[in-house]
Amino acid sequence: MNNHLTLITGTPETKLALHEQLEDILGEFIRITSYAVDEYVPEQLNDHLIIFSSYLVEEEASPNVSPSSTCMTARRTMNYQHIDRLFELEKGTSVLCVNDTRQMAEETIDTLKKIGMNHLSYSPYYPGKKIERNIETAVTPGEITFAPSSVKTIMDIGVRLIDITTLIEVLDHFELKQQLGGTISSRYTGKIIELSKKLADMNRQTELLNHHLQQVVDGVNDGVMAIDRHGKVTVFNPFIQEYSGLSSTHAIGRTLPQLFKDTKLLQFLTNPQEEGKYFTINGYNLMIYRVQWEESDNVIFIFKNTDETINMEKAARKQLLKTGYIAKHSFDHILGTSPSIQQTKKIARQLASTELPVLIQGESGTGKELFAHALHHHSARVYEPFLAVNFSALPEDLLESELFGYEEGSFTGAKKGGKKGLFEQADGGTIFLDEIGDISLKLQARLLRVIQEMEIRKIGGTKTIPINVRIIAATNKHLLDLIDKGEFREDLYHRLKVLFLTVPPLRERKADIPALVRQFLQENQIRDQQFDPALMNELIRYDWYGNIRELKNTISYLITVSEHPVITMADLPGEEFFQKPKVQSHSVSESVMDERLNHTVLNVVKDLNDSFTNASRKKIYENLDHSTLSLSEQQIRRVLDNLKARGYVTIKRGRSGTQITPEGLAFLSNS
Ligand SMILES: Nc1ncnc2c1ncn2[C@@H]1O[C@H](COP(=O)(O)OP(=O)(O)OP(=O)(O)O)[C@@H](O)[C@H]1O
Repeated sequence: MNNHLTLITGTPETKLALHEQLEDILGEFIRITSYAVDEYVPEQLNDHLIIFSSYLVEEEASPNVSPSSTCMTARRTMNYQHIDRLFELEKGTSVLCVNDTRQMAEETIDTLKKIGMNHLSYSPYYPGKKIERNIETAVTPGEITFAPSSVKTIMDIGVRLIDITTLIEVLDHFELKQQLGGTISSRYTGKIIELSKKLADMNRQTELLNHHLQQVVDGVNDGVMAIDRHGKVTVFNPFIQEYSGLSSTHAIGRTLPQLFKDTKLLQFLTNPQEEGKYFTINGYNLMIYRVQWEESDNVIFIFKNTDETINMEKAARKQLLKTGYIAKHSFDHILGTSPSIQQTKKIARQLASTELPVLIQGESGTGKELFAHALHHHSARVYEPFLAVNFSALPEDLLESELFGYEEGSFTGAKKGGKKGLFEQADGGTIFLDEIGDISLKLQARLLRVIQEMEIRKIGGTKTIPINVRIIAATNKHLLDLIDKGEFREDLYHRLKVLFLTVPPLRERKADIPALVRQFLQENQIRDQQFDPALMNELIRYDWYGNIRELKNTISYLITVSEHPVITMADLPGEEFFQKPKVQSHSVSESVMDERLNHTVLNVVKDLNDSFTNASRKKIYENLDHSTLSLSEQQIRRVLDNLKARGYVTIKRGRSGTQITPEGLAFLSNS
C-alpha cells in the first residue's frame, strides 16, 4: 500500500495547523503532503488517501482528485489549547460565532456548547449573513477574515483540529489502528483532561474569588445591596438583612419593587440622579448612598447606620484623646465672671463657629491656649483632630519636619517610610500655632504658602498634598512691632489675623481671682486646709504679671509648703518668686487711645495734605514738634493705624501717602 496522504484545506492557516496535527500523530508512518485551495492545488491528485478539511473544500477540490483515490472529509473539533480564552469574556456577553459557512458557524456553536462554553450568547455569522451591529465581539476558530468590520474585538480560538473519529478512520485506512490507536486516543484524552483541569482550576479560582468577595461584603460594617442590569438583586449582605428584615435568600434574584414597599425609598433607589438620601427604615436611621460605575450596569447601594456612625465618631474621639490630638477644654473650663472675660468668651463663641483663621493675642499665661482649645471644641470640627505646635519649644529644623513631614530618605536619619507632618495629621481639624511670634522668617514664608494654597509639600517630596485645616495662632508678642523691625511678615500677619481675640491680663480682671484660687486649691489639695482671708486679699491686690499661670503656680507652691491647717501669708514665697512687670516698650500703644496723640498726628497729616506734601511716616516724623511730643516712626505708625481704624485717615502706599478724611477733619474741629 502506498503510505501517502494528501491534505487539502481552504486557507494556508488551516493547512499549517492540520498538517502539524497529522504530522505529530502519523508522521512516523505516513508521508503527508498538504495544499490550501487559497494557495495552490495541483491539477491531478492521485494519492491513496485525500483528506479535505471541510465540505466546502471538498466541493472545490474534488474535481482535481483522481477517481482511484479514497477521499475523506474531516470532522473537526475545537482546539482545546486556546478555548480558555473565552473565559475572558463576561458571562452573558453576546458574540458572533464566525465561520466560512452557515453550517460551519452553527456547528462551531454546537461544539462550543457541548464542551461547556455555555456562558456566552452565540449568534452564527458567515459571509452573506446580515450584520448584527449591536454585537461587538466575534469568536472564530481561525477564520478571522470572515469577521465583519463592525466588531471591535475578534477572539481567535485557533483553527479547529481533526477530531478523533476521523483520525481513527485514517489509521484504519492505513491499517495502523492496532499499532497507533491506543497512543492516539490516550494523547487525545490527555488533551481533554488537560482542558478539564484548566477549566476546573479556573472555576475554583472564580469560586475562591467569589467566596472572598462575599466575605468582604459580609464583613463590611454597612448594609450593601447590589442590583444587576436587569434590576435584580445580586448582593444582600447581613447588615441590610437586619435593616430591611428580609433574608438574602428571599432578596437575591428579586427586583426592588418586589422587596421594598415604601414609595419614597423605592423612588430613591430607582432614580439614578440621586446619590444619597436619609431614611428611617424599621427604626434604623440610615443614610443610603448610590454607587454606580460608568462602565458597569450594576448599581450598589450602601446603607450607613447614622447612629452607629455617631458612636464611631465618639470612639474615634476617645482614640484621639489618647493620642493627645484633641481639644481638651471647652468654654466651661475658662473660669471668670468679670465683665472683660465674659466679653472675651462671648466674642470667642462667635468666632468658634466660623472657618476663618483666628489670632489670639494676650500676655503670657492669660489662657490663650485654653481659648484655642475652646474655639475648636465649639466648632464644626469638634470630632476632628486638634493639634498644637509650640514654636518657641522646638528648634527650627525639627519644626519644619514636624509641621510638613518628610519623604523617606530626604535627610540622614529620616524615618523609613517618611513621616506625616502635623498639618497633614490635623487634616479636617484645627492646628494651633502657639507662640507664632517666635518663628523664623524662613518658616514664615513656608507657612504663608501653606495657608494661601491650603496644600503642603513634604520635605524631599515632589507632590503637593491638599489639606483642610483651620488655623488658630497665638502670641504674646506685639507682631506689629516685629513687622516694623522686619522680623515678621506683614502678609502672614494679615492671613492669620482674619479674626482676632484679645485675652485680658489678670490684673485687669481681679474679680476673677477668688474663683480661680478656689479652683486651683480644689485641683491640688490633698489635705483639708483653710485659706486665710488676708492671704486671699493679698493675692487679689497683687498684679500677677505672669497672669493665671503664675497664680496657679503660686497656689501649688502654697499647698506644697504649708504645713498648717490654715494657709497664711507667712507661707508666701519671697519676692524673687514672682514675675516682674515687663519693661513696657509700648507706652505709646497703651496711650494710643490718648486723644492728644491722635490729635497731634492728625494735625500734622492735615498740614502735609494742605501743602500737597506726601504724608509718609517719615514726613510726619520730621514735621512733629518733638519738644512737646517725641514719637518714633514705629510709634507714629501705631497712631496712624488707630486713626485709620477710626476712619479718620486713609493710608495708601507710594505718593499719595496718608490722607485725612472728612471724619478726621470733623474730629479735629470738635476737639
Ligand atoms: N480662665 C481660666 N480659668 C481657669 N484656668 C485658666 C484660665 N486661663 C488660664 N488658665 C490656666 O492657666 C494656665 C496658662 O494658660 P494658657 O497656657 O492657656 O496661657 P497662654 O496664654 O497660652 O500662655 P503662653 O502665652 O505662655 O503660652 C493653664 O494652666 C490654664 O489652664
